[in-house]
Amino acid sequence: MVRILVADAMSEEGLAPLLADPTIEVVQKKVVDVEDELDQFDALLVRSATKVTEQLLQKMKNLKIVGRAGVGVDNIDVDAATRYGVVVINAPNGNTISTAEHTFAMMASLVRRIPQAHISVKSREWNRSAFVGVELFGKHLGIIGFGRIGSEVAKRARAFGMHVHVYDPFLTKARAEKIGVDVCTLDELLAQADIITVHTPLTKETKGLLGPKNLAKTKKGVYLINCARGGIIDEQALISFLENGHVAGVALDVFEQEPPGDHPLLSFDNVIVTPHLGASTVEAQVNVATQVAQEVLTFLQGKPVTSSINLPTLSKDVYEKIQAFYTLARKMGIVASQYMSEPVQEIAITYSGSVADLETTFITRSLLAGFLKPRVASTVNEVNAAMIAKERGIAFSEKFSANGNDYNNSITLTVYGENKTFTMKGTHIAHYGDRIVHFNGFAIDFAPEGHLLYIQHHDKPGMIGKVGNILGDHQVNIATMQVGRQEVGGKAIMMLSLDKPLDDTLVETLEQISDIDVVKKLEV
Ligand SMILES: NC(=O)c1ccc[n+]([C@@H]2O[C@H](COP(=O)([O-])OP(=O)(O)OC[C@H]3O[C@@H](n4cnc5c(N)ncnc54)[C@H](O)[C@@H]3O)[C@@H](O)[C@H]2O)c1
Ligand SMILES: O=C(O)CC[C@@H](O)C(=O)O
Repeated sequence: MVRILVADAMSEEGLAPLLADPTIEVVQKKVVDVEDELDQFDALLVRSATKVTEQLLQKMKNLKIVGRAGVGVDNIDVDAATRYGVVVINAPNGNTISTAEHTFAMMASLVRRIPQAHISVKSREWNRSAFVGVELFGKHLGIIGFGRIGSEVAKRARAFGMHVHVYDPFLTKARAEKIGVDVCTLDELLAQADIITVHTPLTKETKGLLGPKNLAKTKKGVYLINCARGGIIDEQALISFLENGHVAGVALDVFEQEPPGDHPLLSFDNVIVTPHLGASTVEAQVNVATQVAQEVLTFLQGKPVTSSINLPTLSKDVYEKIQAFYTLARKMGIVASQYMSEPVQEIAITYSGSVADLETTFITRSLLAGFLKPRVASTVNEVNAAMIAKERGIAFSEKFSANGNDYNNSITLTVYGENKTFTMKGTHIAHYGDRIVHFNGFAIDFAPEGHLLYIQHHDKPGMIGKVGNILGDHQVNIATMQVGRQEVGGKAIMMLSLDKPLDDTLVETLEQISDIDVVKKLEV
């Protein structure tokens, strides 16, 4: 039974696919209420309240996936999750419209002083002259961060007759032209905008983006809005610019610390606030919970997820095309790691023929995970394989060749060790399966599966018999046997597939046979 912990409040309607699955147990409790069972969950679903720290990940030893029902993953230690091999996914667009609408509601409220007027009337006052606002029509709106939410805000602003200026260092010209906005530098935006709204993630670069230096470049009387993440507008700087009257008003849905407690910003009459409500609509909550539940279900069924933060994303279509090579690569990694039972410095992978045209990042990660698995104590999978390889000083590279040589497709793996180099080539043949067609310099043809025994020897009559006798004497049945040699009387190999794993003592016995140079058991 798969166990999923839903640690923050989430729409039941959205969670329905998980709740309806008889193979899944969904526990809807806060982390503190399941401290004793944390190591028993396969998946963790959160919104922004639960902090997925390294400490929590350490306790959740069985965890495979964290699903964030929302966009921002700043409450999740993604680096730690990656190290522990835990996939992190989010629901990137389920709350876009709600947040854009909330931003607009905040903008209108800010310039028309609706919250202040509301409080006044509720206090039995009727002071119309105290709440004279300004129109949005004709005003210059600066949008910092022109992704999903920023571009929806722009559409609404244009409908209101505003001039829209956007700053986003990652925005392509073609996309900006398509949407028809004025793309400018940050300095230009700061100088022109009557109202500035931020829609970036909180990163090293965006933390304090609107700090003392940049706030000083804005127009006197500017309005500021943050419905993205607390900290993009530096709160201390904001207080100074409100105190000196430079900033006319601020709308905040988010804070550096949430809840903000008795924050000095809350005492300004021209600061309006909401408690992180951007995504709090019925529709958005159903959307994000549905997206994340569906993705977790897909992942638990062993299929690729499309909104992963720490894995290359794959469409179903692409996944179907790479699936066979993904499996072949994993097996090749496992075999190579056992053959090269020594420290290695580099793994070079060459994709040839039809596989060279596919998305190979995932295939390479699969190969690395297979290679590292017998070598590391911790979980290793596609999420953390590249990172673990790097940590262990193993460089890896990919090369591509349109020419598949004798095969429609092939993966060639070269492992550079301290004392030797090992090469193998594998191919996937439709309706036939995975085959290793070159091994350690020998042409051969075997399936990389089950209990394999590799023997390198001198090409002499009777060698096969000697090996067969010893195995037979020890009740080890040979299922298949492939042989290869470089030249008559030269070096030769046997690859045997056995019906059961071989004892180490039997490996030692085989090593004693004269004219046998190498004996390796390989478990796939
Ligand atoms: N208040 C809420 O409840 C709520 C709801 C949803 C999203 N959000 C937040 O809104 C923000 C935007 O979400 P989104 O879905 O539009 O994300 P997105 O990824 O679609 O867009 C973010 C944009 O910011 C741009 N960007 C990154 N670094 C930048 C920089 N240094 N300067 C300028 N632009 C930069 C990116 O290029 C991207 O286009 C996120 O922080 C998200 O967490 C808040
Ligand atoms: O969970 C929420 O309500 C907030 C979501 C929002 O901050 C996000 O980044 O998607």
